[in-house]
Amino acid sequence: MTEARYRELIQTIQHHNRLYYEQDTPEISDAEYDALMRELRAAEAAHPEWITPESPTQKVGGAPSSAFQPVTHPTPMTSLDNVFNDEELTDWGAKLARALGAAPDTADYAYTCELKIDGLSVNLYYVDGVLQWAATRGNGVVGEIVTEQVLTIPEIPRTLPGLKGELEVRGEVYLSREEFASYNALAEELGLPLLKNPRNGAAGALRQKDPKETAKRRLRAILYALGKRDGVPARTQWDVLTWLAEQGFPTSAYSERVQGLPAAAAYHARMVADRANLPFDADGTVIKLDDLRAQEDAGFTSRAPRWAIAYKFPVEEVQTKLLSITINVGRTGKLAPLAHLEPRLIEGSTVSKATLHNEDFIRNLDLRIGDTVLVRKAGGVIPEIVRNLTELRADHSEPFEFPTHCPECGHAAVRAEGDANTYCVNPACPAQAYERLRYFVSRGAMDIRGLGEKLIEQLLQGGLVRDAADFYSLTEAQLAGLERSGTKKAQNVLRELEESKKQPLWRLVNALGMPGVGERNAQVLTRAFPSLDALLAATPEQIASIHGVGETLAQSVHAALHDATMTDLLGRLRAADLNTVEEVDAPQGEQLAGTTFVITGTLSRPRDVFKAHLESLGARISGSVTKKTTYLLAGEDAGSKLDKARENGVTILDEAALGALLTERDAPPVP
Ligand SMILES: NC(=O)c1ccc[n+]([C@@H]2O[C@H](COP(=O)([O-])OP(=O)(O)OC[C@H]3O[C@@H](n4cnc5c(N)ncnc54)[C@H](O)[C@@H]3O)[C@@H](O)[C@H]2O)c1
Ligand SMILES: [Zn+2]
Repeated sequence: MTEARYRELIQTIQHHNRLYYEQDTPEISDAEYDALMRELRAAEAAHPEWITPESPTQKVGGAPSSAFQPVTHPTPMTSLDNVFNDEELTDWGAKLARALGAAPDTADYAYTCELKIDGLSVNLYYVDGVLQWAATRGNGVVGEIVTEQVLTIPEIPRTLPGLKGELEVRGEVYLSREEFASYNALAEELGLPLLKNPRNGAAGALRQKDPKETAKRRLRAILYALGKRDGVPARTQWDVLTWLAEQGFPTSAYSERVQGLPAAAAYHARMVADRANLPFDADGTVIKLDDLRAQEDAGFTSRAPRWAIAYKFPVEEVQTKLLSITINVGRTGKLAPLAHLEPRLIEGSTVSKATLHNEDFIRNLDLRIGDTVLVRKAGGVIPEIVRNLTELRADHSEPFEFPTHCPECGHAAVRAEGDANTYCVNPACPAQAYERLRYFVSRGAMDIRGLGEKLIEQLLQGGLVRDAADFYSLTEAQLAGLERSGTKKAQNVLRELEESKKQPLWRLVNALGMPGVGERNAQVLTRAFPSLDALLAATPEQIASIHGVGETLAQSVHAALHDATMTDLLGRLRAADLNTVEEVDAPQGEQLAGTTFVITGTLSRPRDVFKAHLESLGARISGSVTKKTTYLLAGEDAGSKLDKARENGVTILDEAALGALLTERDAPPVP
């Protein structure tokens, strides 16, 4: 490499650093970024005289944004160096041994092995046990204050009783894969920009100026390190993790202590195999020398500790060919483009299709039939095209023309301003009618099993139904007269239809198929408005004031409910005598339904007060901590139950954290 190319490489990487760290809008994948960094490192190894302090190998992160108040970390926050295979791990171990003055082949240290959670690092600063601020890593020296945003995570303790002096607790703020998927499902339906990956989602949410916006994203945190640690009785990293859990910080259930690097490599291999099942995105494991005194001896380079290493997971970005693009028409009329790919094996399963979301997605990647693309699994599961390798493109390709008409009915398709989605707006579109009817009878909606796909098709083709209300005026003769039918089958279907009239209101609300309203949001809506009349009378503002419902969803629900076709449909469903009232005897307080609490230690009021309140909200109270325990409510001087909770990966709450949890679940505070 020439020096000129070296300088150019630095500029390229700086450009991507700005996009990634400061604007949360990366342009290239992490694997591609890592490849650039490796090239830079190799150049610097060959020409140490070129290295300048501006080189990305010498620095951490990006510049803190002026939108937030800056703060200097009491001790700097560093990054981590990477290895990519066992051989490089062994080399790292040998370097570490030399730094500690030992012969590499005699060195046999204990290591703590952890998952490298793909989120955003934060520093929580406590003085005398009281949280002063929480900040992002920033450039490692100066971070951005995001205290209120971090405190939307109910598990973070605001106070640590009995602690004196300065304490810095470090860890990762992240978005769970579940939360990521449900956010994107809604965004997709509403034609809003999708989150690229959970890390991106977490960064965007944490760096919202308005903490109320942050709260909507349900961030989580896992803490794994200390900076300043006055009065913390820890001699090893393992002690640090145990102590953090005892203090009530959420910690990872996947950490282990091992003896020797081969055992650390084995831990890594196990995590690689288990990757798809993790509740959050992780991009590798972190192997840390366990002994804190030895850590100090090993010290730091300008950007990373010598005593820890990130062992990256192999990124399975696979090259394949785009064979064709088809357009499906959904129940809302959305034209959903789907890529058909030459089948490839990725992380254990064959991938031959990937969603292309909308017109802009295709245009931004400039996808053309025959292109070679890079595919990987987003959030560990959903196949996704990450890049179009246009340099490999054949000469004669043509840009993909997004259809201007519905491929199913030929009606003009419309794309509204500010919406990435294109819709077939023909109210009589047969493809939409079919999808809507299928959705109406589906399990999470009215759950009418006798009305299968084939039957719906027959009914539509025979002109016997056009919308869901028509189901309820079908006669035995009509049903029995269909091909492959008969009296018995007809009676069955009619009985199931009759039964379905008694379904709870939330099922009906879900069955209407409004954009952005699935099972969960239907329940949220009918809990707030327990009858169809109440829901119809609600203004967009009233709907938006429900906890967990954003303005966009509220507007869209309101518009969908008052559209002329919907008004007609609802009128005829009412006439067919469907239940439009949420059952009054529904369990009072179900905000904590499905959770199991264990209460321990000394609380501010008698334990029974907490017990009665939690039970009234639907929680189960149990005497001992097991894997099935959801939360441990821990007061002062909590004993062995804390250890047990930590062992089982149970979330530990103090009273303040319980308060935050109740607020988050829309439940009244402890009386
Ligand atoms: N796509 C792009 O354009 C682009 C640009 C810049 C950086 N990146 C990506 O960002 C990463 C480099 O960024 P970096 O400097 O933050 O380093 P890093 O994210 O690779 O590693 C350091 C970070 O790991 C985190 N971490 C997670 N779990 C941890 C644990 N258990 N113990 C210790 N630390 C833990 C900490 O936040 C720490 O700051 C790379 O993955 C790179 O691919 C991508
Ligand atoms: Zn159509």
